Amino acid sequence: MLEKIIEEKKRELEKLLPWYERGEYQIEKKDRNRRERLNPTSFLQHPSGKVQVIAEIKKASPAKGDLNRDLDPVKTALVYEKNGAAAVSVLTEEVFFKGDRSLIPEIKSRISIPVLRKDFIIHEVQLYETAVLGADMVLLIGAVLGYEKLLSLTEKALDLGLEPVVEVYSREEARWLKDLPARLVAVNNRDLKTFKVDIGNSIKLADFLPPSTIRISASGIKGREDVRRLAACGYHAVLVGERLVTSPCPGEKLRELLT
Ligand SMILES: O=C(O)c1ccccc1NCC(=O)[C@H](O)[C@H](O)COP(=O)(O)O
Repeated sequence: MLEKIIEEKKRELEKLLPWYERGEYQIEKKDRNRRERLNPTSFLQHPSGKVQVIAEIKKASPAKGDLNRDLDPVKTALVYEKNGAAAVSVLTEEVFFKGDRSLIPEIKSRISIPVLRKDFIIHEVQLYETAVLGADMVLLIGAVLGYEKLLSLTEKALDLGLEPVVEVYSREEARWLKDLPARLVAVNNRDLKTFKVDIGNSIKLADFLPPSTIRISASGIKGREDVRRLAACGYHAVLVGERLVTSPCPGEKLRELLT
């Protein structure tokens, strides 16, 4: 499945590359400075040590299909902000997740907490696009990119004023982190080959993450007990999609995760 997603991304890139080659993008100096304004140490590290929630806008997933057909992304982002989310993650991949890149500027203009662009980034043109769309952070997936590409895209994201969130799944990928200039690290609990989800992965990898990084545990977080276990291993934040978008009351679910 991951191969299919990447194939689709490559097709999309063909449409984006001419724009890039013609240099038809403008990233203002003020936008390049957005990373300084973001300051992840304050937005993801609660003074009391409380685990923060990055709440995701996720209409569908490749494994489960539609999660919430009626999801109103802007309204949901506002509910997330009102109920204490530290940031909003927006899936922009169209074919498998029913996302949309235009959601980034729409949501960004309505909330004041940071926005993460979640997609399958494989080329720097997508980073230019992410900066132009106005996202604060961008996901870079170790299992998709491999070390060299991950390093070059991490550096490029920083250069464009985007805060890279580097996702690792295995111990080998976690070892790469000591040589990467990333401040935010997400350990994925979902095996992208089998889609099996186990928060034990974050617990297993906790000792292999550089102490200076801000730790996010992503995928499969169901409730308060999961958050408690992750907090005990030094995680600063959790990234939650499905449990929020399928809840009849996402605001209440979010508050439960934060208690
Ligand atoms: O969600 C999936 O099924 C998925 C499949 C293949 C690649 C990525 C996938 N998810 C992307 C994500 O980053 C998750 O949406 C995110 O970690 C939240 O996970 P969850 O709380 O389990 O919805």
